Amino acid sequence: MMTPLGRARALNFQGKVYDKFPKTYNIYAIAITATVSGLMFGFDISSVSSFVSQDHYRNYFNRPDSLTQGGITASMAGGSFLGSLFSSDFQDIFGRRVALHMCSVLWIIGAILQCAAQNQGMLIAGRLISGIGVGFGSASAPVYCSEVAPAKIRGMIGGLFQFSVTVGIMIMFYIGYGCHYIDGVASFRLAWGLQMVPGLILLVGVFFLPESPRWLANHNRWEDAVEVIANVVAKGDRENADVRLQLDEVQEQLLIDKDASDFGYLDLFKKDCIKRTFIGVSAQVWQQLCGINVAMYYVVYLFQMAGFTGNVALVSSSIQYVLNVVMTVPALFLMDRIGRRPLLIGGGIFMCIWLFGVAGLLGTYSEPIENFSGDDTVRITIPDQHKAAARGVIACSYLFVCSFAPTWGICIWVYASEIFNNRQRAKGAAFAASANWIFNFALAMFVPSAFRNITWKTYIIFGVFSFCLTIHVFLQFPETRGKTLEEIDQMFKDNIPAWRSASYVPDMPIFNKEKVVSTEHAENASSSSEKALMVQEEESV
Ligand SMILES: OC[C@H]1O[C@](O)(CO)[C@@H](O)[C@@H]1O
Repeated sequence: MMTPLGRARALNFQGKVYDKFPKTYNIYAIAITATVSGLMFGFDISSVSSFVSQDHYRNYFNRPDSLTQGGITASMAGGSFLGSLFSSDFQDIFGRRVALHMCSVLWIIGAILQCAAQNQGMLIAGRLISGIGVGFGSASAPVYCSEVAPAKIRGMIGGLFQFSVTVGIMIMFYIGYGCHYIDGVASFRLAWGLQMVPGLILLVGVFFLPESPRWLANHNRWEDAVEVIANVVAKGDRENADVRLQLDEVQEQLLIDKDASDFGYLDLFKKDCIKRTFIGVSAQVWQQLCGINVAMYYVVYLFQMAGFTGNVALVSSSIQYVLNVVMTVPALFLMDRIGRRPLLIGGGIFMCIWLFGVAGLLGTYSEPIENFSGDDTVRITIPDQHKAAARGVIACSYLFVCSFAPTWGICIWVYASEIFNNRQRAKGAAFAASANWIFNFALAMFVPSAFRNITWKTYIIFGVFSFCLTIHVFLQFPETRGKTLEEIDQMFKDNIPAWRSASYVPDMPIFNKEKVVSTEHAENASSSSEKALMVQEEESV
């Protein structure tokens, strides 16, 4: 008997309804429209940050205790985890544009529920649905952009996604900040209602986007694939050399897709792959365990612990979001110049220093808050006579974000993908990306409880994690900069110690063909995602 997935495949969906709309072939217009879903990813990170300490919000939602607040915040990441699991097969069957539409529709439904939320349950449901939408978007937009973009600018277009995530975090925080001046429940209702705007932009914009050439080719529409590539790369000139090159790549990719179709998730744990799986998954897990989302979700609590409340806490918190955006830009250029290992090790050392700085200052100068109410998350504060220490906490927290953004922020998405070979990549990168979401969820959920129970010592935990990740990178993460994907593959087979990998040159020269498509794979990584998982599930049913 055919599974629902098998039946959906058998439909051979062609998405002809999109053909009725005029198309833009300007790659920047295409990339900006598609990465609106990155903005949503960012919105979902900071959409409650500015309200967690506000009375209107807290009173209306029954003064959520630390665990409940964790659940409210984490519900989006949980939804995104689910969305990214389902989106991969969905986008293969129905196309990247339908997946982006799914993202916008779910996002809008979730925003309506949040805006109208009457209680905690409705708020959590709204955030979960929006999160599922973001899961669809985060898994399909980077794939789509890298499949449409000309090879020359694919790296930059790929990085645009994480950049738009950071911009989204910043914009949403400021929307929340602006709205907190409104007296009454309209403050959070307006902020969450405004979330619909990017959803609507994406909903309309997607009709004017061309389909991904790789998807078209996979659906026996080679002529249409040629037309899209020719229009995007060379204003319709099918004989242009870059167009021919990109068509060759699509053809090569079709072969890779076919070759990888029998590679199951369990294969990731076989002898020839398990080391890469371990490195890829730990890279993504460390990216969360360093504590970046403690800063992104709950910076306001930290500022309260440092003794800043109300407007001052909000304004000071917002600066970290600006720094996150600004410091993401150098990452786009540094990765290929400096290399992955120095960036990850350097980032780890600095993050560790700043986290211990926060813990040390809070531990030394803070005092317990007397008369806190039972549901309060913040239980310590630095008194006014130690303002310099309080400023030190803020400085360390800013520097922590500045250390993360150009290192672990972008680098890890590329790295967790390029360490796998062609056959392993879709499933390996997808599995690693889902580890990122699930740890994002766990941190969002439990950090408020940690603040409440062990206060400043929470930062010791993240400081220790940052120390461990630095050692782990030094001992086990090989350098991939400037190597073709085949050389990276050979490097793993030769079992080269990570600390000697930067100068590794394979004994036999390796034909450099794959280099052309390497960036594409790297960027696809997080996203070409869970195709495999669904196939695997289907097989096991
Ligand atoms: O820029 C910070 C943001 O980047 C991510 O780590 C994804 O790469 C998010 O989890 C985090 O909120």
